[in-house]
Amino acid sequence: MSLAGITKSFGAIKALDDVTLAVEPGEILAVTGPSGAGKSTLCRIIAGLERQDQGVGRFGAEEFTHLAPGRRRVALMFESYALYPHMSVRENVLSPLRAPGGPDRQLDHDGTVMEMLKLLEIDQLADRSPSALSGGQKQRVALARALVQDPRILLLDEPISHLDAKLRHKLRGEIRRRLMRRSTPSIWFTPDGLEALSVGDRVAVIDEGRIEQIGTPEDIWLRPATVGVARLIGDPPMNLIKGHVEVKDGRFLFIRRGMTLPLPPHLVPVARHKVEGRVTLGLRADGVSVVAPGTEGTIPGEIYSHEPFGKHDIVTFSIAGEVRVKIKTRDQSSFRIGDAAALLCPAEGMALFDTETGKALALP
Ligand SMILES: Nc1ncnc2c1ncn2[C@@H]1O[C@H](COP(=O)(O)OP(=O)(O)OP(=O)(O)O)[C@@H](O)[C@H]1O
Repeated sequence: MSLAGITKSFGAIKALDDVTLAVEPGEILAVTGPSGAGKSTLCRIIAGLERQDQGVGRFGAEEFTHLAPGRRRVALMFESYALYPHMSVRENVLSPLRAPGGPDRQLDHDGTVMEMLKLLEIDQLADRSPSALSGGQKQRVALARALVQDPRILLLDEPISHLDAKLRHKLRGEIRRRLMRRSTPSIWFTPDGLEALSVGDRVAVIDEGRIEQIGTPEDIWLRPATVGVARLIGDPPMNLIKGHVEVKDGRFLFIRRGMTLPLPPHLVPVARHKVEGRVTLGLRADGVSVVAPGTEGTIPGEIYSHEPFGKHDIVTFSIAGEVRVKIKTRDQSSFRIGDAAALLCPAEGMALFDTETGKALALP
């Protein structure tokens, strides 16, 4: 399935701006972005519930964006469930299999449906009506109904966002396993950047209607294309610090008040074109660590706050009283607020952006 130049406005709001992407057979593309980024609008346009102002969608060479929703063979699982209130859970899940134009109507699909209800841990609710279900249970029925179909594309709009953490964790892996065993392409829409990295073969990051980056989870994590992508992905997200580049004694340095950091070799070629220009340094929270004050090659500062989480700690480090850097650490030492300390920044997990454009620095 491919989209080319999809644009959509609601009055003065440009919900989608020239969106172009492709999903391969059997591939899961995760689309993530903040609230209002345009995810639902994109999903609704592919499903035919909304009409684009410009652009086309195709299955292979065949255009589908002029077809009525019922003729597209798109399976859509909504965030808002859209279950038939007069049908039981079992009948809701069966409904697309029995619909005209669906798979063989003579077959008994009960086995398939019950297997899916078991997987989603709602088999005991098979005979209930949707009005007697909790929000999370309704979400699982809607998910079951999408997963039993054999569509040309499967669209999952925030499929697990209303479930508790344990079930979310279980289903992420289970659904991914199911989707990977089919040749249907799928798009999984979620505002949760880390969920997108964990479920997508590739991830598209969308912001203000524009695709900011499409890449493998590794690309998105290690090489965010924009400040917007860096801000969205990570828990806590990448630290972003404004400053400039200077060259001293042949060394390339990132400089701001209270902070001088030699740039690692992989950033020197791009920094060369930005000397004295305004840049934003990105530091991954789990790349940096807190060490004893005075350690060579570190940045001095103090402990600003400390949140113990059990499995790891989040330490906020203050530089010159004005920059706060979040650090995710497994270091068990006691961090006392106000203590002098130093920040060690290894080359990995460091990125440089152009402050004006917000784009990652690249070779000209
Ligand atoms: N029917 C509509 N009428 C007017 N504006 C709309 C309509 N639908 C969406 N918008 C606007 O278009 C933009 C994109 O909305 P959309 O619902 O696609 O975002 P989203 O990424 O799905 O957000 P969320 O994660 O909060 O669901 C927003 O600014 C929204 O207010």
